[in-house]
Amino acid sequence: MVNMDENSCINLANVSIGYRGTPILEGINFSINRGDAIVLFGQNGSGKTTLFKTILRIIPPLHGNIIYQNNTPQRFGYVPQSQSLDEIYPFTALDIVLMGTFGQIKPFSFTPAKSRILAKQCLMDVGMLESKRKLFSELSGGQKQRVLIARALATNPNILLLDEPVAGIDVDAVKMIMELITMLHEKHHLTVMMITHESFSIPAWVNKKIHIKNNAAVVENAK
Ligand SMILES: Nc1ncnc2c1ncn2[C@@H]1O[C@H](COP(=O)(O)OP(=O)(O)OP(=O)(O)O)[C@@H](O)[C@H]1O
Repeated sequence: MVNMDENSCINLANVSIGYRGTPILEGINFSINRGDAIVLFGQNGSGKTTLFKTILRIIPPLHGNIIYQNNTPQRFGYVPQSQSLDEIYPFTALDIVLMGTFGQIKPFSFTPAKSRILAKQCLMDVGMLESKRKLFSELSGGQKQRVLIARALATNPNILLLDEPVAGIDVDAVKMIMELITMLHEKHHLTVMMITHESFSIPAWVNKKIHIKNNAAVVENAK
């Protein structure tokens, strides 16, 4: 049974996840509470992204319940793995961040000026405003991550899910991205859940660690 206190946002109770009826992880039980900072560990292919997609309601759970508390409606910001973005299209950094505003625009309508203002504000928040006209494909790994974080911020989230935000980038860029996530968690009060393989870069403010092994998710309270 999961703990459902007044700070709970999302509760997973005996959840199985996977594709086309075949489970990848089973018996998942944990809560995401308001203000949590959660890190998710696990080997390649163990099901971390699948768990994110299930929490984001992109795919349904195969079994069990995910309860989304209504007291604070969840607005998700999702930062996918940067290589998951197709780079054959000539999108600029600003174009990418504007995608984050599309949920607030009616289909087939022009991008309103306020969306452009919001997108530029989000680029400024991540220190990338000066690069707004640069092609996404020509940015460094760390810059791409910052643009993808800006896109997630443009959805006005209260929960940020980041899929390997520091994978494949140099040490200085890792430090910068972690400082940015720290700022979003501590100053902007975003609940944060992130996947990482880099245990050395885990910030001190993380309060929950979830280890995925042997087709199960084991929760460790870090504080
Ligand atoms: N759309 C899909 N349909 C069927 N199987 C999938 C699909 N997406 C992923 N899988 C499979 O589900 C398993 C878990 O994949 P997932 O991407 O969740 O792992 P991961 O832990 O995030 O891996 P990585 O660390 O490499 O990103 C893998 O065996 C993968 O091949």
